[in-house]
Amino acid sequence: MNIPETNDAIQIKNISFQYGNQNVLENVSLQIKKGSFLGLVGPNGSGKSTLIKLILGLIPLQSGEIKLFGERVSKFKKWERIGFVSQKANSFNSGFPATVFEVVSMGLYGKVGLLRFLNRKHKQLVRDVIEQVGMTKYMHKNIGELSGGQQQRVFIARALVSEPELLILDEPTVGVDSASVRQFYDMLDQLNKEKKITLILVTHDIGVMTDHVTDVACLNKTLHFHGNTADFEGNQDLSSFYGHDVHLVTHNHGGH
Ligand SMILES: Nc1ncnc2c1ncn2[C@@H]1O[C@H](COP(=O)(O)OP(=O)(O)OP(=O)(O)O)[C@@H](O)[C@H]1O
Repeated sequence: MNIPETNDAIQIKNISFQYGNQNVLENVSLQIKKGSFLGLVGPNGSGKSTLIKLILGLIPLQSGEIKLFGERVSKFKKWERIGFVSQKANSFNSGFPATVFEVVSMGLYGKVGLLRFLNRKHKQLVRDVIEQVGMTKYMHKNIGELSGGQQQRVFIARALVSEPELLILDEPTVGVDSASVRQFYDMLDQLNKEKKITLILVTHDIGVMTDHVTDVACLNKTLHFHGNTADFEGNQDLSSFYGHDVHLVTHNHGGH
């Protein structure tokens, strides 16, 4: 039976979640429209990663409901429609002996051993996504020789190769220098506007983010705000709380 598609990529209804007896999410509801570019912001420990894990079906729901493209997450099977790039992708073992082309190809099969079965169409697809992230020049370089920002682009290409409609990025710019961060956002804009990929970006980097995203969601256990970027920026209390808090957190991370 075909399930009717909705205009929402994700529907989250009344989600609450606890680790032990610690409430991490309280009654969170959020709809993410197809084609939007959502910035998900919140201080450390505010539940952002937990929410992403619930969306990806990595941890089971305790209460409430999540639908992906109209289908409940527990029943959802078409995971190739969703790409995920985590912050952890940044700390790639620099000795790992695989080229950019090979790492991106893994997004097709998940197994290096299957690389030799790539047909002409697959190889072209791999080259296309490498071009989309601006890494053509580095196609045959070892991943370990690249900067953090370049590696992150490669991981995005790996997520793109299964042609997802939704891409979730968890703090992708941590450890990336500010010039590369700008280019990184330009690339995301392109994926969103030209390729029509719905994007969810979890970030502490609220300054640059608001120049690019279409919508903002502020999470601090409960959802404090969800709306378009102009409304977020127009709300002084909100943008200074999240902006300020996020700033402090960044400093803590830097060990100041
Ligand atoms: N596996 C776990 N077991 C127990 N507690 C956890 C677990 N994962 C996260 N927590 C706790 O749940 C709370 C929310 O964590 P979560 O990682 O979702 O927040 P976050 O907003 O992503 O934080 P950060 O910005 O620091 O990554 C935190 O207090 C964290 O310590």
